[in-house]
Amino acid sequence: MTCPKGALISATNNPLKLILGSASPRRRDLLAQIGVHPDEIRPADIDETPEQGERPLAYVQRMAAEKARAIAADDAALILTADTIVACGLRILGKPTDAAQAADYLKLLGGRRHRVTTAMTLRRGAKITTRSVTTSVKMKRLSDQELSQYIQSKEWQGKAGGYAIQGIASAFIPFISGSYTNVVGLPLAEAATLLASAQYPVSFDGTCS
Ligand SMILES: Cc1cn([C@H]2C[C@H](O)[C@@H](COP(=O)(O)OP(=O)(O)OP(=O)(O)O)O2)c(=O)[nH]c1=O
Repeated sequence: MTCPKGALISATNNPLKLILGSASPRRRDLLAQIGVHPDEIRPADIDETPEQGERPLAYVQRMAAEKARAIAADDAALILTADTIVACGLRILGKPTDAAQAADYLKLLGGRRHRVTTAMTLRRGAKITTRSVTTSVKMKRLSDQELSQYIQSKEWQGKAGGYAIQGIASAFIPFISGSYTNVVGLPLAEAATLLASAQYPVSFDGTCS
């Protein structure tokens, strides 16, 4: 890893094994930002279809917990999983399946506020803890040209709600209230607290792993 000057860091001496149950490079990079380097990356493959009438918060918490349960590991290991959704009223906007759906999502989100919720689950054996964080985000209404250019950029692919705040879409977002890292896929302050509660403290001792 690169060790930023004056950095904080390292949980690598921790005797507990940490498995990140996620295929998201953003989650791995966010954890690295606070010096947490999972021993293994083991993505979970689950059915992400919402249940009939399922509310956004219930859905995202269920997803994070199901991902954690789907990963086989012995009781000595900690498993961290997460799920991020965009919610507009009671509508759940997950990862768009194609460009047309991404465009529909962006038209819906433009000119109003929506919520981005990430649920994180930490599992050790049968013990499961799930925490969720919500950020309020305002997106401006996109012109036809902005919309078509954004769709062409393909940055919407694999992103809940069809946009990535950490990329071009930052030009469309004049306001957020709450955690920024939560929108990108993992709320770091709460992730550090959750890990510490499971005896996996993120230590800020100036060493660099
Ligand atoms: C809203 C938003 C979401 N996202 C991403 C975070 C998540 O990776 C993704 C939502 O999909 P998720 O299903 O939460 O995660 P994933 O499929 O990428 O990875 P895994 O299930 O294996 O953990 O959207 C951004 O990167 N930026 C944003 O601004």
